[in-house]
Amino acid sequence: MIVIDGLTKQFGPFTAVDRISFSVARGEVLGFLGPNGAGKSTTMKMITGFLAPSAGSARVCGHDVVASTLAAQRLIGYLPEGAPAYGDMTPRGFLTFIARVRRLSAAEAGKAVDRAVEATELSSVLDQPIDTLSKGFRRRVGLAQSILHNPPVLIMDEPTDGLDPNQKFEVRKLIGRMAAEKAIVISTHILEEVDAICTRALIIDHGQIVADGTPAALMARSRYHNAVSLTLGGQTTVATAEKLRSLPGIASIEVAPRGEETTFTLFPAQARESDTLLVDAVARLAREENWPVRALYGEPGRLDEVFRSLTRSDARPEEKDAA
Ligand SMILES: Nc1ncnc2c1ncn2[C@@H]1O[C@H](COP(=O)(O)OP(=O)(O)OP(=O)(O)O)[C@@H](O)[C@H]1O
Repeated sequence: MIVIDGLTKQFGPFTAVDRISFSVARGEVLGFLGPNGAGKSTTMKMITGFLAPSAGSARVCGHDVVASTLAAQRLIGYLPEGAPAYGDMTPRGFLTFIARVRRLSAAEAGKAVDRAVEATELSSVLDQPIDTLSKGFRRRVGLAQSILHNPPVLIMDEPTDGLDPNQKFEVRKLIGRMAAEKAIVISTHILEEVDAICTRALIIDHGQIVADGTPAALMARSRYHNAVSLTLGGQTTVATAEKLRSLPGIASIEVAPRGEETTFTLFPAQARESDTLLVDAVARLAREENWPVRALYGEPGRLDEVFRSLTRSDARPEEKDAA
């Protein structure tokens, strides 16, 4: 439903987005990740027809966003960064105005506003000027306008920015509910969000795509993938670490004391298909030694570590390839 090909944006001599290509199908929730200034918002503005590309193309449901901007925009819901303009309007007035801009009939507009208000839980502030609302409510007004016309494509720039944990949870649930029938792109700095709602993640750095895969595939690139984490309560000694280190197939071990507990992370000597054998061996040893086990599990990998290894601004390309 979204096809991006060689999309590029120059601001004078500076290349903010550098020949990126990807597609998004119905049912996908693509998480767009990258450090500040990586080019996420610029890419989203180009996909939604608000910024002209310097080169390359973006097509939405077959419509080129430059050649057929309006046709493409009809099919897109766009949540830009920050809060909606028109701060002196109330959410009701603003959403009704947007419904009119979207050319919905009066009857359709009423239903669409009701639906969007319900989905984003705005009813308690419907008649209060947007400028006087909290950041979380203002963000939700933006969300409501983006889904008002029930578009098949949603482009959301940091949809949960400024929301409290409960609101974040609700917005993620809303995105999850809409996911099956839409193609959704969200940008985010919150890595747990990627794991929670994205079917695929795309990492962008200095305007270029440096990784593209499912959250699980990205986590498999982590050095923690298939490591085993063991947390013990009470006093642990050097001897405990030595006993763990002497298990067969252990390459190295990290020890992290925290309060009354210590977490040992065991890295296997060889990348394995599965970490269950190592988990079993650690569990056996812990039983034999009568250690007070608080937690024991195989690590899926850590997205934050993969993100850092791919986007360190000082990393040379060969280091990034090796990551
Ligand atoms: N209109 C503009 N003129 C000049 N440079 C711009 C313009 N818009 C963006 N840039 C630059 O392009 C780069 C990419 O910006 P962009 O806003 O797309 O990044 P981002 O990944 O969305 O960052 P953030 O996570 O901080 O929102 C930045 O270096 C930014 O300063």
